Amino acid sequence: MSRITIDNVRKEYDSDAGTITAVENVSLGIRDGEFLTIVGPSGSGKSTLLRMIAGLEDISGGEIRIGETVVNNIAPQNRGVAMVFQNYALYPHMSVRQNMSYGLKLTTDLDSEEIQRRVEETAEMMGIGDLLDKKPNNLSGGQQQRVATGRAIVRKPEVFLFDEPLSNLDAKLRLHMRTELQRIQEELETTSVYVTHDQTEAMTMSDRIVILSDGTIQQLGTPAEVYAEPANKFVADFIGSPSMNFFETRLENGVLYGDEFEYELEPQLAEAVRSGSTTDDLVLGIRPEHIQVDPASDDPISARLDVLEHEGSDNYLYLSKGDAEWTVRVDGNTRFEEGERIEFTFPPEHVHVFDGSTGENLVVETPVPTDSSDSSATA
Ligand SMILES: Nc1ncnc2c1ncn2[C@@H]1O[C@H](COP(=O)(O)OP(=O)(O)OP(=O)(O)O)[C@@H](O)[C@H]1O
Repeated sequence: MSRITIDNVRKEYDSDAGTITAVENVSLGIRDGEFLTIVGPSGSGKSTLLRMIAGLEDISGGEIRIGETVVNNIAPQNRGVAMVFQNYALYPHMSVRQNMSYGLKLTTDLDSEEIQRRVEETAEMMGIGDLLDKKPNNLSGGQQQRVATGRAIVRKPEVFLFDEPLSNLDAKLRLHMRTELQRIQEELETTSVYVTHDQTEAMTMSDRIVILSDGTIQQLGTPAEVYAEPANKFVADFIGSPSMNFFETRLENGVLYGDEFEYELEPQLAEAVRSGSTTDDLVLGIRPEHIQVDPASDDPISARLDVLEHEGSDNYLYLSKGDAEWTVRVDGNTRFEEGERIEFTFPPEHVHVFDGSTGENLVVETPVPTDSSDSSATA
């Protein structure tokens, strides 16, 4: 069942440069208890979408429902949601205890004893029990983050909304807090919508991911789905690090011709590509970890190893042949010398072929959601 239904929702802002459409007819069903991440580059409309769910932005068109209730005109504090902001938005003149209890005093009729009990219980859960009488200015970034999350949890909302909550923390703390937030989500099973521009965060924390670009949904799926079956070149490029390798190609008699290489497609892949609108303007895509370095293969591509990087247990090979360049990730135990020639192939199960003009992935069948009913939007 959908906890949140976003039905054909649009947001326009008026600016000096005219009207900006920040979110364009987005439809999406967010399931009860799931951790859904909205990811996309800067300006793609992530925060705007989240803020419309929170009630912090008016909706220009469409409908948002939380449970059965249309919330378009319901004030933020009456929506059953709690939001954690990037800058934490703690009240500086209040202690941690007061910050955490303020919302409860305002929106519930709990007596002060019950409020204190809940604040202390949540503070224990967040590991900030000994900070309750401190002011936010006297806390580290990580501690402030915990207070901000604790303040959201203590209200026992139906929905948590997170707007880049970890982006002000250093890398190590960010990693730690990721695990913490996941633990809390699993414990509380509260529906969570999480905005980030960090695809690693999205891939590691989420049940499902929505990828936004220019205010429209590019794909909705599990982390495994968007990684293995990107609906289009934008998603393929955005998800995965380092990025997928892309080459302009054309298809002739089942062979993809690039500027510096040829690649024979498996018959069923060639068939799928032929059923698209073009065979001339194609882009072959292959992830760095899927390129197979294999001098023994029948018909390898051969390129020069320009740069070799060791990173932890991986080696990154930067190869070139004429204008074509490949990034390859292989096991760190493999031995190579810069300047040597490397022979490699593309395993057919990992090859993607995109329409050069629309970007559509011609070799996977991943439906982009078009409406908000649970069956199609959450396929
Ligand atoms: N209050 C506003 N007035 C006018 N335009 C706005 C306003 N807020 C956002 N926009 C515009 O709407 C678009 C989407 O912005 P939004 O902040 O939702 O993107 P985002 O994906 O969250 O970006 P970021 O990752 O940089 O926060 C952008 O073009 C932005 O400039």
